[in-house]
Amino acid sequence: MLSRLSPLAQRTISPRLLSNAQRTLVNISYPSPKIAVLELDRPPVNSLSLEMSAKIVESIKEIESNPEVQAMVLKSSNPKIFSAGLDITEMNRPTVARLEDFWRNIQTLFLTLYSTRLSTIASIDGHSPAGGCLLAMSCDYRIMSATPSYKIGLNETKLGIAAPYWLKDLFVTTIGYREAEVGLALGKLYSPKEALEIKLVDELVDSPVIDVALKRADEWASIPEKGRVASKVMLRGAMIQDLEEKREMDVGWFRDFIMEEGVQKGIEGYLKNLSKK
Ligand SMILES: CC/C=C\CC/C=C/CC(=O)SCCNC(=O)CCNC(=O)[C@H](O)C(C)(C)COP(=O)(O)OP(=O)(O)OC[C@H]1O[C@@H](n2cnc3c(N)ncnc32)[C@H](O)[C@@H]1OP(=O)(O)O
Repeated sequence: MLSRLSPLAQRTISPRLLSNAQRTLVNISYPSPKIAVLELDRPPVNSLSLEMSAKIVESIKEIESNPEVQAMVLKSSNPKIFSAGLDITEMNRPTVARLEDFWRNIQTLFLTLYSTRLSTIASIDGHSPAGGCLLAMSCDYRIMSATPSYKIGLNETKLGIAAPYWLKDLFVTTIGYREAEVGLALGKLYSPKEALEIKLVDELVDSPVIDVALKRADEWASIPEKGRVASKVMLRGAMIQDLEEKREMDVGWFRDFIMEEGVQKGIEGYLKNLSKK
């Protein structure tokens, strides 16, 4: 994997990211024959790089390939961050080829997680902004820690960017048009209590969230697969087909938006502020 980095990237990359290059990025375990746990494990914040999203997709496919498995819990190895969303460094002065590839992988991640035959339970024990919220919303059921300082939502506008149209659609489908309109415009990050009120999450629990997530996975896994999957396809099929048809148009929109000089300056400033904290 390292050999694919440019010489400049190899010189400037932090030792922590270098060690990430050797990590598995996700861990899979099977607490019972019908249930898998997919743990995100990309320190420091589980951000979604090209390699991370590809790895999650590969892992979901691996889990799906066992016909006995009916439910998958998505969790984080980080005790206070579910996922910090897209890896912002992927959008900071990228090459066009890498940026387009990155976005195709993010699309595939959404399509794979949103359409899997598995029942998917998000165990959100920590912050879940932007792409983290996308991961959670792509699951069938969301359980979040009640810890008041945690935040979830789509904060893209705060970075000077916009959510893609399909993420906007997912947000509208999940929380309704008016709440989505305000939430997207303001780049609003909700507390767990607020997230429950608008049904962005289904349940709040005191940590550890995983214990309840495993119980819910058991319940979902007990529903006969054929009918459960048929109803999932009925509800999600149209959105999946729409993006399948518009993938390259969406890649072009993303590339043109991100490569704009003003947007690049905004991303640079956002990254600097994050590192200064
Ligand atoms: C046309 C446009 C189309 C599509 C738009 C694309 C859609 C984008 C959606 C996204 O997902 S954009 C990413 C949005 N994510 C965020 O804004 C989250 C930013 N991060 C945070 O708010 C915080 O890091 C945190 C609340 C998640 C955790 O806080 P804390 O525990 O205090 O950690 P640090 O802030 O100190 O972060 C540690 C370390 O990690 C780096 N980092 C954080 N988030 C990201 C990220 N998303 N991508 C890359 N790197 C990130 C941060 O800079 C720190 O790095 P150091 O080197 O300074 O240690």
